[in-house]
Amino acid sequence: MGISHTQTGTISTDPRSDARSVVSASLRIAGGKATVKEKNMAKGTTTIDVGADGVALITIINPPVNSLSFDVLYSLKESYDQALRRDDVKAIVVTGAKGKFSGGFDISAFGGVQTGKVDQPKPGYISIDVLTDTVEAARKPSVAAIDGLALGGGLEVAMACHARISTPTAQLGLPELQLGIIPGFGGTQRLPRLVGISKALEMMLTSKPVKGTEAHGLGLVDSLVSPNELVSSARRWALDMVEGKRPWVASLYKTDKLDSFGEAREIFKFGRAQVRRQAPNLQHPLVCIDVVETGIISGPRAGLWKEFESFQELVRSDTCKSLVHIFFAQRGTTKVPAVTDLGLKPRRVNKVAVIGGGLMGSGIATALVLSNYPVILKEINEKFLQAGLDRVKANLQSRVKKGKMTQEKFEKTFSLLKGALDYESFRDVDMVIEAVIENVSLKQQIFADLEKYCPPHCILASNTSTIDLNLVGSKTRSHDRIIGAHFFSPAHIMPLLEIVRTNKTSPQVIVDLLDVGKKIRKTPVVVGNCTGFAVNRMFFPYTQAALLLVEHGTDLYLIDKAVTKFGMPMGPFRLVDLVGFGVGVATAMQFIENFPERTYKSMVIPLMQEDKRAGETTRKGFYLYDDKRKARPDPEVKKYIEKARSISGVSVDPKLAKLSEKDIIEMIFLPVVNEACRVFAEGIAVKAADLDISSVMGMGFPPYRGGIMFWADSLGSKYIYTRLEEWSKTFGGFFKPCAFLAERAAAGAPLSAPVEQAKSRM
Ligand SMILES: C[C@H](O)CC(=O)SCCNC(=O)CCNC(=O)[C@H](O)C(C)(C)COP(=O)(O)OP(=O)(O)OC[C@H]1O[C@@H](n2cnc3c(N)ncnc32)[C@H](O)[C@@H]1OP(=O)(O)O
Repeated sequence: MGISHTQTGTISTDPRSDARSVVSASLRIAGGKATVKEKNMAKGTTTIDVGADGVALITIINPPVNSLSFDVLYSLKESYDQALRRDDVKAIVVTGAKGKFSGGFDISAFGGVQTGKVDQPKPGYISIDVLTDTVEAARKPSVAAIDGLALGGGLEVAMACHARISTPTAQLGLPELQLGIIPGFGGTQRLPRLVGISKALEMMLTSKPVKGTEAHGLGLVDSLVSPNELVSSARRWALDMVEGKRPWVASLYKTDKLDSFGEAREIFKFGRAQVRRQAPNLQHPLVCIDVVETGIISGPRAGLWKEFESFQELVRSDTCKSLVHIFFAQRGTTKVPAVTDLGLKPRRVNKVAVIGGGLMGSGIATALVLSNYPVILKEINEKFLQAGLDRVKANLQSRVKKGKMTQEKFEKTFSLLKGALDYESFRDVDMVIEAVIENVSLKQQIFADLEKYCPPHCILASNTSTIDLNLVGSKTRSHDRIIGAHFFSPAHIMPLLEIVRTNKTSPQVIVDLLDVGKKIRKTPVVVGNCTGFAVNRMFFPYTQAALLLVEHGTDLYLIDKAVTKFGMPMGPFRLVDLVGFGVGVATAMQFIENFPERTYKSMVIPLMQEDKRAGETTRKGFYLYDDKRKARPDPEVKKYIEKARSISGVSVDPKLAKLSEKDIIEMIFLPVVNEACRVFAEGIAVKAADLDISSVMGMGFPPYRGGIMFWADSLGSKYIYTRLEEWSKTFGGFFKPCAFLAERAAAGAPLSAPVEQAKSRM
């Protein structure tokens, strides 16, 4: 540890030795008050304010979520050193500015840690020197005053304090595992000692926070108070500790919540089995269990060291890099150049109309009422309308059954929905989402009617998954307010919303829909107008490649197995069964029409359809289904494949009949990468990261591989190009690498680098 003098002459212990050139948070003491002053663009800080009661209030300040950057952490240590040194300080309260305790360690610093570009403190400095040996071991008590959120490192700071006071609605959790790491500031040791091993493992392995009220019941929080009483209650609590009226607890050494060794062993065994079953490709959940176990067996200090070493290793893993990429990519989807940077404010959407009460329309209506939007559901007759209303009711009731909604809330939510058979009630709606069948002339008629009945500001959205929006709006003069709102089925559950803009859609309308998307808790991705938009364009080669392989001799069940092992929720054949052959064929027709040069025409599905196989709904598709929807392979399918082969004149290729899992994955996913490159090059997606999110949330691509483009870059453009080129020579145009891929490969450039002069369609 280096010792240096700050510019004001205060002695500070600096763990970074010479690393102070980046920032210096120096302490200025003025009349009993001390503030930490930022210099040289410090990334956040803490302030310390000593009151007449002898309580030092340390406030974490780093908007928007008070994340713990290294600057904040060093400043926290300096504030603590000051509070512990000063005679007028008896106790300490730690809190976060503007109603947020802390969102945890600064995730944007991970990149610097991974590349070694950031000077890191000496090993164990934050978790042992600062939180354990300074905060927890202090001779003055600390109380954490928690509002808003205490996540990851934020909760770890709070757990190092001797008590925690929280608001009932604050969110407390250790969500590090969702980033491919484990808690690194003592969380793996303190949480089990505060809430018990089982609950602590559950909280870490699921990454789900608990609310203040639950945290109180668990013993993670000592008292609940309203936000305006928070700091005063925490001060009083801290002084009570000084006077011996309240227990002064060091969480690290608590044992009353710990199970016996025998019981603990069982919990770890159960946890490991669950992780292996649910996340077979991930190592870090198992590492988390190992670290907790070390603390239980060898004591918490040994646990802290093991935590530190494991954290350092995991933070550099591909899984962590991929998940951190997904974290920022997800937040980046709402930053659309020349749209969200124009200073436009979203207009208030008070009332929405949904046209069509089928599966999609009712799902969309459900998502809207769940976020308190009054909705009109329009159908063409009483029977269909009732069926649509019933579907929404069933969606909501299923939440009641699962304990996610009270009966009272159900009634209130359902009352937001009104049925309609004509457009009279559309005169005061702010947004319409059309969700009828994929029929161009029907949609054209609907949009012409909407123009007549809806107010001129009303957003006119279509949920079409493939049809060109210019065509949909061709009988109107409202092109600037026509937009695509492509939901994924089931619409009230799936997280992605593809927002499709034409070259005439106004930025204001896009901003409005982005806002609605956020309010209904979707991740919106703004894409350009084309057949299939981003997600379906990427999905198409996925099933096509699978059919090509099967016709050339690869075992279909082996394909599904390899793809599931890779991390997709299901293989391409199980997916086609789920979606239904009817929908699959209709979508395929759109692609054959628009991209004939790269469509692989297989007869397997049409032949199966002739035999009344249509997928899961008929209990027969590529699999056979029992009453519980459990799928089992069907040897009969072979005969359709053989027939399809003879029709198309394809013969079994001995190499493809014996493909390794690695080759299966590449032959299925490299064509998807190829299509993603086209979508990117055409400007349909503005950023490669948007395709990563689209693939993760729309296709189920494993987030721990970072999304389709991020994963592709881990293989390299040259490698992908060479493989596709080689296959295209044998199997034709379906595999032919696109010009963008060829260019990137020739330049040795990553696929996700921005397209400078992309011919934007937007
Ligand atoms: C050593 C330690 O154990 C390691 C750690 O602590 S790792 C970090 C653990 N913490 C987390 O995983 C929490 C991550 N953050 C979240 O889950 C959510 O952002 C949240 C619940 C805090 C807030 O959600 P919400 O209100 O919807 O806002 P959201 O859009 O997500 O975030 C707001 C901004 O804060 C940023 N942000 C959130 N948490 C951050 C963090 N921990 N570090 C850096 N930036 C963060 C987001 O990137 C976003 O930035 P932008 O406005 O430039 O896009």
